[in-house]
Amino acid sequence: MAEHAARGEGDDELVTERFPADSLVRSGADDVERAAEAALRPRRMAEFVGQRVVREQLSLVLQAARGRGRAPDHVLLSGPPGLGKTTLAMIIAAELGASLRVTSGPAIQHAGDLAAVLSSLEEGEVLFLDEIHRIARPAEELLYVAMEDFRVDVMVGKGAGASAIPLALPPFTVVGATTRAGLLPAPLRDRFGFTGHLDFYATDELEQVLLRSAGLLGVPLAGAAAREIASRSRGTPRIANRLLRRVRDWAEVRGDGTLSLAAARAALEVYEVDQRGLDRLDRAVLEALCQRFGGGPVGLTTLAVAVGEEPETVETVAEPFLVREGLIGRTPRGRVALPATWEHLGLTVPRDPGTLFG
Ligand SMILES: Nc1ncnc2c1ncn2[C@@H]1O[C@H](COP(=O)(O)OP(=O)(O)OP(=O)(O)O)[C@@H](O)[C@H]1O
Repeated sequence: MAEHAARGEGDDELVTERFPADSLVRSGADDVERAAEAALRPRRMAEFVGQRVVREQLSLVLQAARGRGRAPDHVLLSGPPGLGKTTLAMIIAAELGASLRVTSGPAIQHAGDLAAVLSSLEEGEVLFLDEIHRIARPAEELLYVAMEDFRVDVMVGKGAGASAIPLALPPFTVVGATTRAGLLPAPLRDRFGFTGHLDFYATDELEQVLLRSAGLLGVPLAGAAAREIASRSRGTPRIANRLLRRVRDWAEVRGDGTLSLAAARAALEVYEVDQRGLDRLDRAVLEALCQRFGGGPVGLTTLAVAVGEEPETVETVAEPFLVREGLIGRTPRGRVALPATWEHLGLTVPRDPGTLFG
């Protein structure tokens, strides 16, 4: 059972959850999508598809730590959303036979929030800090000390009479996750003994993810349908699993319950996922770039305002895949359309790309 472990000082209640080693499903998730997602999470390293390099490196770190009977070095996982950072954090705890504590940067707005979490850690526990780049500055410094010296300085009293009482912490492992590794201050980055960068998945890897998920859900997924969904999932397991559930909806409501290639294509059309897997936000970004800003260069904030989104959403959710696909270019002067951008939108590539791509 998840345990309510700590409270913050502000209005926002800080909740960390503790998961025993044998329970890797986040309980208390009322959101249907999150619950559906949790049910499909691989629980052990052997079930985790793809990311061969990170998997191998991390397995070595964990095996060595187990052999020594010590908590492993702190681990930083970076990469776009939905590629498996949370899943890997859970797997790390499971492989170590340790329980997992979960919290996130936005929940830690005061040093006291973090001190409460740290001081309640038990020996060998894994502390998962999601969106670690969003931890408040004063808490960041507390984290440096805790990670390096396994100590937290608890402040007692106020004003001139305040003093810090050092509290020794048992050895534990921080697993930090971030979509924006570049925003982490160097002193924090340096305290991670291992950093793994997760990259987009290949289509055949996503096919494996889908076939595994279909098996768990007990739905008949044809091989050709798995391939079609995989190729339109933006290299992202979370999206692949989400599209699988939408194709299942279509097949149950409008088809005969079979997840055939025809059912997959029809469902993906209803949900406006195009041939390359671009969704509405992706296309809105590309259309704004080409049609409103003549192909750019245009600044991120201006582009985000044009599509009615936060700059961070455009930068972390839409852009990484568009850049990888060669559908958007990033230059010092802003974002630019590339020839493939115009072609993808069915527009004519302008005559003078020199002014556009510089
Ligand atoms: N390598 C994988 N093999 C199989 N399924 C995976 C893999 N990686 C992720 N998934 C699936 O994708 C879903 C999303 O993964 P996860 O929540 O770990 O992503 P994340 O990188 O932490 O995303 P965010 O940054 O948005 O929190 C999981 O529910 C899991 O089922």
